[in-house]
Amino acid sequence: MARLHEFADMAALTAALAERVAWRLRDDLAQHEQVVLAVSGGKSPVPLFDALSAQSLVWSRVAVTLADERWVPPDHPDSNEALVRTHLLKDRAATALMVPFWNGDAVPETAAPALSRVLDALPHPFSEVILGMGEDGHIASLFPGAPELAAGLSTRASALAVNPTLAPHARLSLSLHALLNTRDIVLLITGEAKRRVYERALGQGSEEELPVRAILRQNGVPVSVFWAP
Ligand SMILES: O=C1O[C@H](COP(=O)(O)O)[C@@H](O)[C@H](O)[C@H]1O
Repeated sequence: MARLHEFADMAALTAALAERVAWRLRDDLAQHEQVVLAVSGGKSPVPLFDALSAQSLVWSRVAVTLADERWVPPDHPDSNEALVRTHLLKDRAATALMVPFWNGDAVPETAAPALSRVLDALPHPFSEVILGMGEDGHIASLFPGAPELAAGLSTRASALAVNPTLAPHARLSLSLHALLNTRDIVLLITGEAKRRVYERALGQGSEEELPVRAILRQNGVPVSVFWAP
């Protein structure tokens, strides 16, 4: 069951969420030599990344990886890796280890098995997975209508290639199985349109229609929904 945290604005949400993620990382660092934070790309997490990078913790023992990547090189404006390097791996967090998805292959299909092996070698469960959500209900790059969605929801492999029918770029995404191999999930959503999608996802319907349901309906990992208008 997901717990909803509502905020008056993005500034309040960002401050509270940065404190919370930093607390979780510190708590896990007290017990583990290395901890893993998996983050989404897109526009929503930018203020959070900026705030998180100012948090004091032993960032050199934090591995930062992605929930998904658009299959573009890191110098492309749509690269999630570039977003993380620019907004999160700076300031106090500059010493964190980036575990990127992009390897230069022409298509993500050939990169997925090697990335799965890299991800599987990281400490599990991850400390935190921070997800965004599209207005179509996608999480990571598990898109409704994508030919690979059923596999993404069922495979035991950690990463898979996805070719969304409507969104730009081929993708490499964590599978649902990998997204749930974590101690905690945050779903960060902003605006009225995404709030309506979230409310709809709580009702009846399939995970194929709104993939976000796959994390909202499971009971194994706590999910906190952070929302601001
Ligand atoms: O394409 C993507 O979209 C989602 C949502 O992005 P936003 O810009 O609406 O916040 C994001 O979570 C995902 O990582 C990204 O690849």
